[in-house]
Parts: sequence; structure tokens; C-alpha cells
Amino acid sequence: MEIIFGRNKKEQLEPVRARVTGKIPAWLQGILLRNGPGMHTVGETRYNHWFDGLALLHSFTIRDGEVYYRSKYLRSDTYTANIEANRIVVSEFGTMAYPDPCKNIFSKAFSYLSHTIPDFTDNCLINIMRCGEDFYATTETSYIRRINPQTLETLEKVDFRKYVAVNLATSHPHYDAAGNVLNVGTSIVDKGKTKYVIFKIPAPVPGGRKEGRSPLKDTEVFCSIAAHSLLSPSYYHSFGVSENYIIFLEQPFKLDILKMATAYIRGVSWASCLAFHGEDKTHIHIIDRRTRKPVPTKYHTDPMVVFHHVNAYEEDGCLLFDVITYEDGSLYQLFYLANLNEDFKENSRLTSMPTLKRFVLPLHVDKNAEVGSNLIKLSSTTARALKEKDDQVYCQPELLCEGLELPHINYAHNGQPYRYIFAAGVQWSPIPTKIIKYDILTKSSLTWREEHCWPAEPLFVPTPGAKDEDDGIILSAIVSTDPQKSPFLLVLDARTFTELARASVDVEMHLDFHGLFIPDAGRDPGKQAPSQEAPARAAAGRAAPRT
Ligand SMILES: CC1=C(/C=C/C(C)=C/C=C/C(C)=C/C=O)C(C)(C)CCC1
Ligand SMILES: [Fe+2]
Repeated sequence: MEIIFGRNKKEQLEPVRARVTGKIPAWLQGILLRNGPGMHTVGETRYNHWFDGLALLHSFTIRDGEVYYRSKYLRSDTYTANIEANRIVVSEFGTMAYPDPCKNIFSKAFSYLSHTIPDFTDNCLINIMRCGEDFYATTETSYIRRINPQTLETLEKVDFRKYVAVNLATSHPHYDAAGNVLNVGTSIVDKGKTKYVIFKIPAPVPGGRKEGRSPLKDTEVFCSIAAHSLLSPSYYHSFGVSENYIIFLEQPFKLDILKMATAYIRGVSWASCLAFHGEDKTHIHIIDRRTRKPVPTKYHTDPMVVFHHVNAYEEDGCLLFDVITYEDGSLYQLFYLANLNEDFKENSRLTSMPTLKRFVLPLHVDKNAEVGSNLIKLSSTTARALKEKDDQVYCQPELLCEGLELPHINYAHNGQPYRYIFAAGVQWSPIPTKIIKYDILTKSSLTWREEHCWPAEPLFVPTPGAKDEDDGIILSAIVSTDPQKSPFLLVLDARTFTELARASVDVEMHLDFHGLFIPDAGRDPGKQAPSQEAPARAAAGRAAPRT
């Protein structure tokens, strides 16, 4: 584990050609662009948590059967300030930093007494967001950094707060067919209110970037949801969308705002301000995308913690959504770097297994239905929704499968009926050891694994003209802890899970979090697909600009 978490990774600025074994399909042309932490120490100082590490972008450029790899640290203001000071001077999720107060790194950074919520880091290490022709590295604060997907250079810093009142925003936006981006963020005690804000970044005007127009300027509030508690909004990492609805889980895993406001003077991290409240329920908020208003029914379920939504769709007057759930908030505790060492097996044991669950909500509740009756009549599921008094519905999910994380689907089916989930497989620890294809219909799965190999989130890329949901390939960057084995890009046939090719590189590669595939211009694998009409397709499949 030392190889993965202990060392700072070197950048690979010059593209290095990979050794390809097997055959990469000729149609697969583009860039797999990914993000994750690569530097865990600066000078003599070290971060406490894996999610604190400085963002290292890396990419696999796939062209005519060849693969080129490169990596580059995101030149965030956080990175620059740390490197200049030769120590950690900006606080991250699990590490509170104490900079020289004379050096003001961020404008409002340390005016803790006048601002309840401090300015957060721009170390955007979690994912890549696509916004028209632009790509951004993202994290969960209000900052995103535009990047050049070809050279991995860092471009401007964008603060969502300039356009919409959010202090935090997820790293898992959704895209629709028109190229609009939908995301959700938390607005903390703004005008005496704490709310969750669903916001939309409209599809950019074609050619707008050339005129210096950023689509972010047109960001608008889609809908907002008042938080149940002013001083303890929920933490969330993603949300769900179906064709007509948005699903937002207000879960009992909460940020304590008063603790956050005093964290700096108390010498504790942001992570210590997050807590699971097993005594509270999970509120399920459903927004109608057509009216931009919450539906009148109040849905709730037992306390749980969800990081990743998988998908959602509507069927026979019901809204179905699939999420990976935990029984408590212990997952993030397992990623303290002190645990990710030789005693990893003992220190990082999962106490709550990630469990794929299907929730089914009745969209129209019969006023005359008896209290206590099950409102779900679908034969395909055992999920239940029990009528309670005062328009309330208590949801009992169907348990589908255990041990899945970092789920991915064929995005043409986002918000639509679907059958397959591609995911990383975890066993006793939260670090994935396999890649899984789970078939929701047959409840069976296919697995890829190899000794000493640690796979990243698998991404699905459809074959051009594909008719079937699983007609395509799976891409996953694999890190190896066997010194004899180089890291590689794995290409699997998504249908059979057989290996089509691997592209090995003799470089240090980091275990990443999330990313996307940018098909080459004119070679959009989704373009000819019949399922093209599915609402979410276009934005996910549009080609990258050439610079
Ligand atoms: C800095 C910071 C945060 C950072 C959270 C991060 C960095 C979460 C990473 C999650 C990952 C990587 C999940 C993987 O699936 C909070 C808690 C939002 C709020 C306070 C400031
Ligand atoms: Fe995630």
C-alpha cells in the first residue's frame, strides 16, 4: 500500500507511448481524462487524509490502436501556495493548515470571525466536468478549474459563488441531451437560510468561447430546497435524475456549521465537522423538472449514507432509483493515510458494506389508500412504499447486491430504464480489487480481477452504432503493487468482460477517483447510436476541442 498511498507521484509531462498487448478497437479514438490525489506531502508537512492530496490529472490518448500517457499536477492556487511555501498552507478535507497570516492566499481566506464559512480550497481533485467545449477539474467546494484536456494545463479558476449562492457543490453533475449541466450545491446560512440549490449551467452558445464567453456566466438556480436544519445541512456526494424528476437525498450525514466556523481556532479539520446521526431519518426530495418544484408528497426512509447514485427512471407511475448505500458514515474514516500502510488489512476493514439498493416511489399517492398499505404494485421489485398519514410515504428499498462502488452506466440510459451497472468491486477494504458488471435483470455479475492489481472506476464507451446497452468497451486505469508489473490501461469488452487489450506504461501512476472519456472530433462513438434520442446522451458524448 506504500506504493499507492505513501509516495508523491512524479508528473509525466511528455506523453509516453504505452506497450499495447491485444487489440484496441479501431473506432476507439479519444482521451481518457482522469483526476485524483497525487501528492501527499509538501516539504516536511504531510496531509492526513487521502482526499487531501494535491490533484494530479492524467490522460490516456488513444489513437489508431496506440496509447499515450501523460500526467500533470493541477496548478491550483492551493498547489502554488503550498509549493512556494514548501509546506501545506491551505486546509483540505482532513488537514487544517496554518499559513503565515501576513500572506493572504485566498482573498477572504482567514477572516474567520467575520465570515461564518471560510473560503475553501481550489485543489480540484475529484472529477472532470464537461461544459460545452470546456473541461473543468472539480472538487466539492465552490471552486472549479478549467483545464486543457490535451495538454493538462491549468486555466482559469471559477468560483460558483460569483453566479449562484453555493459554498459547496458536488463533483457529480448530470448532463442532458441539449448540453445543459445540472448540479446541486449547499448554500450555508445565506440570508438566514441554509438550502440545497439545484443549478443549471445552460448549454453554451456555439462558438461562444471564441468570443470569450464562459457558459458559467449564464448559470441559473433551477430550484432550491430548504435544509431541515439551518446549522446542520446534509453532506452529499451526488444526486439522481430521471427524465422528469431530480432525486436529492437529505441524509443524516451532516456538516455541523458551528463546528466548521470554529474549526480553525480549535485546530481540527473539516472532516471532524461531519457526523452521522443514526437517530434521524433520510428525507427523499423529488423535484419535478417540468415545474421546477418539489412534488407535494413527503418521502422518507431509514438512516443511511449514500455517496454514489447509480441511475433513476420512471415506470408505471413510479420513480425508481438505485443508490449505493452504507449503514453509517464510517467510509471516509477509512481513508486516513495513517491507516493506508502495511497494516492496511487490519486498519481499513469496511464496517459497513456498500450495498446497491433500489428505491421505488409512487408519484401519485391515492388519497383514499389506507395508512400502512404498500403503494408499489410493480411486479419487478420487492421495494415497498408505505402510506403514512399527512401525505407522507415511508420507503423500504430492495437490496440488489453488495460490494459495488464507483458505479458507472451507459450514460445514454441515464434517467432511462437500464439493465447494467459497471462498478469497482470491494471486498474487505474500500480500495477496489476488481471490476464488476452487474446485471439488474438476472441479478448476476461478471468480474475482472488480477493479483496485485487495484482498478480505478470503470468507464463505459459505446461502440459506434450500438443497439444494445452493453455494446461497447470498459476502460479502467489499473495500478499495480507488484514491482514487476507496470500500471496499465485495461480495455474490456463490456458484453463479455473479456480483455481486449492493455496498454502498460513504465511510469508511476496514481489511483484516481473519477474522470471521463472525450471522443475525438468526428468520431463520437455515440453519434450513430439509435439510443441517441435518450435525453442524456449528447453532452456526454460530444467531441473535444482541438487545441
Ligand atoms: C475541502 C472540503 C470538503 C471536501 C470534501 C472532499 C474532498 C470529498 C471527497 C470525496 C471523494 C473523493 C469521494 C470519492 O468518491 C467538504 C467536506 C465538502 C466541506 C468542507 C471543505
Ligand atoms: Fe464520486
